[in-house]
Amino acid sequence: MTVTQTTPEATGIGAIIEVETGAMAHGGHCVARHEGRVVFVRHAIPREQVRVVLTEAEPGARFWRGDVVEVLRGSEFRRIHQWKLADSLRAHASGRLPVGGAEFGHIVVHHQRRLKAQVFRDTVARIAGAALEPEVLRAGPEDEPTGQHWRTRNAFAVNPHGHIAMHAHRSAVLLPVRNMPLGVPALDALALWDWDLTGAARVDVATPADGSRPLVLVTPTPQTLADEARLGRLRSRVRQAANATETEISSGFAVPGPKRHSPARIERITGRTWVQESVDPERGAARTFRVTGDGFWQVHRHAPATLVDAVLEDADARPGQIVADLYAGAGLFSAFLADAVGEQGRVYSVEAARQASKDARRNLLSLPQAGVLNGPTDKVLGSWLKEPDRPASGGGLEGRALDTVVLDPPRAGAGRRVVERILALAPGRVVYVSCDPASFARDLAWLREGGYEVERSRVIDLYPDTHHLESVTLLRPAAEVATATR
Ligand SMILES: C[S@@+](CC[C@H](N)C(=O)[O-])C[C@H]1O[C@@H](n2cnc3c(N)ncnc32)[C@H](O)[C@@H]1O
Repeated sequence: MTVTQTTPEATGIGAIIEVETGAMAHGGHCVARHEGRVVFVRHAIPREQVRVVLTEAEPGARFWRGDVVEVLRGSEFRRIHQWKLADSLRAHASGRLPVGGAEFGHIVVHHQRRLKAQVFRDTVARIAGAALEPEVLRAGPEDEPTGQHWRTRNAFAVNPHGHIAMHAHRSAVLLPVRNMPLGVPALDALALWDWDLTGAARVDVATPADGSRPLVLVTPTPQTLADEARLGRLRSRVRQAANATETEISSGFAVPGPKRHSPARIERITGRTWVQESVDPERGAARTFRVTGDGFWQVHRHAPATLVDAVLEDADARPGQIVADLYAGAGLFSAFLADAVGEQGRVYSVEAARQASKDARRNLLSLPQAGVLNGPTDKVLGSWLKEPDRPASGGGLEGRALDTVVLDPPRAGAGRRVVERILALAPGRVVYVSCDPASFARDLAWLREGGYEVERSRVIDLYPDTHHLESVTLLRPAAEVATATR
């Protein structure tokens, strides 16, 4: 991208404008105004005077986007970005765009949390019309004050030279990566930057928080997949690199399915096709989990235990109760909820991804009160409403009412149909775990219209140095919340 000279009337991509930044908005940018138009400014902090290079600037567009390239009056909460590749100031100074994924790295961590709580409050007020005052929690007891070294899951592209790389933000440009400061130290130990991955398109790495054997999953390019000889050479190079590392590591190919969204087939190269994860929450006994391939697992090394504690506290599950764990992945919450309800109770672990449900079955094997239902949430809830007396052996509720619904949907949220079905099932508690305040707020509005009210809400900083946030919110029928808080 070329950066043009500053002029007062400068417009267009690459032009530089000067603005004063307003509030932090959902998405990680500050809202600013330039000649009456809204500009979303990344790498800023509210109430700064900055120069911004425009990165999206269609003349007729309602808003433009830009990155800070110079700070004229900085916030007291600004610090030097600790990852050169993601630092907007150094990136633009050397004529390139910053990589995405650490867009809050220039803000001291305690202020990042304050901004995330403000974004959560503002988003929920704007979309759901609810005034929430969330408690703000750190990801874990020994959080890094730098906001680094927490990611147990990392994904990289591979450039045409066979080196791991990352995309510049909102761009097809690939920048080679020599370190990943947000990754746990075990990621550095793999020295993936030195692997020759010619013929690969992407690498997904799982480095379990308990230090057990990592898994490096390589996705070959379509051209490599179509050529047995090329694929064989890539396989040999991966095997060689995996065997050359000091610690034992697993490796494999992720072979994309025939359709766009069909799951990848995992082909083992060294070790095994899964990782072990250990979770030791304060409110439950330690457990281990198996997660196959690039299956979903909470990314922050402390996230599983911290979320389990929050969910157990809000669900308050008692022996004999019936609990639905929706969007359950490999059964993380289901296992601890099943411990809480005991053998007289029942936990339904509902998950759409087939491999995740297979892992959940294995992870919940010692808990006969936990049943895994593989299928989309709306269908499972629909079948419960249609046939309330179906026996538990057939995935039914046996005519019993649900005491609690825990839901942890992907970024898109649960959606209207799922919310309506939860309302129709009328659980005593709804524990909503969310990684997106906007979709959460939309679903929350429907839950409130349906007669539920928020009893407690928490924002947990599971993604330091990024704008992302997690929230855990307990809802109960409005009349009960009013009584409890009176
Ligand atoms: C944010 S993850 C949560 C997983 C789990 N609660 C955990 O903490 O490990 C969301 C999960 O929802 C699953 N999922 C996505 N759409 C779904 C749907 N329509 N019905 C059921 N599960 C779905 C994904 O496969 C993923 O495992």
